[in-house]
Amino acid sequence: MDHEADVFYRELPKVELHAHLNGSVSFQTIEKLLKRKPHLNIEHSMTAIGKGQRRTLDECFQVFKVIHQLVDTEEDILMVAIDVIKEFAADGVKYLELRSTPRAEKKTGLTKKGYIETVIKAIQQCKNEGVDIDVRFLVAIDRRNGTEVAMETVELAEEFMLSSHGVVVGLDLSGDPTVGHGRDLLPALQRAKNCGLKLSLHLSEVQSQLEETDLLLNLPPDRIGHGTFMHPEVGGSQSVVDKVIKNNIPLELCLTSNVKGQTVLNYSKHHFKYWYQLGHPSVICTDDKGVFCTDLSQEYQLAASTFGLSREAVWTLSQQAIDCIFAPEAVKQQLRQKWTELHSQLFK
Ligand SMILES: CC(C)=CCNc1ncnc2c1ncn2[C@@H]1O[C@H](COP(=O)(O)O)[C@@H](O)[C@H]1O
Ligand SMILES: [Zn+2]
Repeated sequence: MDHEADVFYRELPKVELHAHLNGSVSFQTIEKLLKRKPHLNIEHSMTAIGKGQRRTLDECFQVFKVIHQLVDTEEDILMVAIDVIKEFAADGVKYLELRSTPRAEKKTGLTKKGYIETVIKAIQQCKNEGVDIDVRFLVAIDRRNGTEVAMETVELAEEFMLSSHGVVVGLDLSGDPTVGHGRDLLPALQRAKNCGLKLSLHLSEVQSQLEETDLLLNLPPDRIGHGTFMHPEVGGSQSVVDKVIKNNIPLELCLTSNVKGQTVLNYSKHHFKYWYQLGHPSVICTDDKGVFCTDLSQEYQLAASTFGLSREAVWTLSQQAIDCIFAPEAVKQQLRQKWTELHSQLFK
């Protein structure tokens, strides 16, 4: 990790809503994977972007290809998911929505169904061990794979939503934003929404996607990932902003990811400022804590130091994230209770 966050931020109870499983794999877990697969000749520098380093978006997506080579069996997925969940818990995350793209690997016999089952198994195992975190799963569509795979993924997600006792709560649309067009995925997303899956869509992560964003906002999605280029100051439009506000669609904002991926010039230029000033629901998230060498405490601390947020304001920010989770109202109530209990400990 680049830094360690101050105690206040680590002890602050937090909600993480935007975390890609294979982007969240820590240095320690990568070490274990490298030992399992020495023949791949992968070096650690190929799986993470350190302090002060920046990469083009394209280079960042190459990193995921390397990690996918390292994580290609059910055994790997189980270990990775358990490690990631425990790391979030150790960082003070009390509620986590993990997202991941089900992958089949001919070489190892991994199937998409087996992939999802294994993530659910990891979540269950952590729960049985009493790890202090509530974890849910969003099945991800990689936009690169087109219409048919998207539909197939929705069908799988639907099946697991019905059989996983509330673990699978929604669907994510992600992948290289410069590849493919949302219009081809609209029928799959519409179907997901109709069957009760919650939708979190990466929108306007890069410039010039206003048409796609405008189209997909009509669904409307339940949350937006990044939304970096939606507002007029950065080439977006007021009508898109108005749609987001009118539908009260929360934003998942990932500061370090955007700076290291170079879609945002520096921390102080991050669109957190725009949306936070509007009072629009904005949730601080990590995106890929392993790849970007960060954690959620650090992201909260960065937001606070960059935008001058008081501790009370940081508290409110983390508390308001509860309103944006995909789990049912009863879970929100439990979390609000937990936050109330922890407030006096943190502000003594
Ligand atoms: C390149 C960059 C700045 C990354 C951050 N922004 C991202 N934008 C879109 N999709 C993403 C991003 N980070 C991770 N993903 C998705 O998450 C996958 C890795 O996690 P998983 O295999 O689904 O478990 C990637 O292959 C990609 O499909
Ligand atoms: Zn993302």
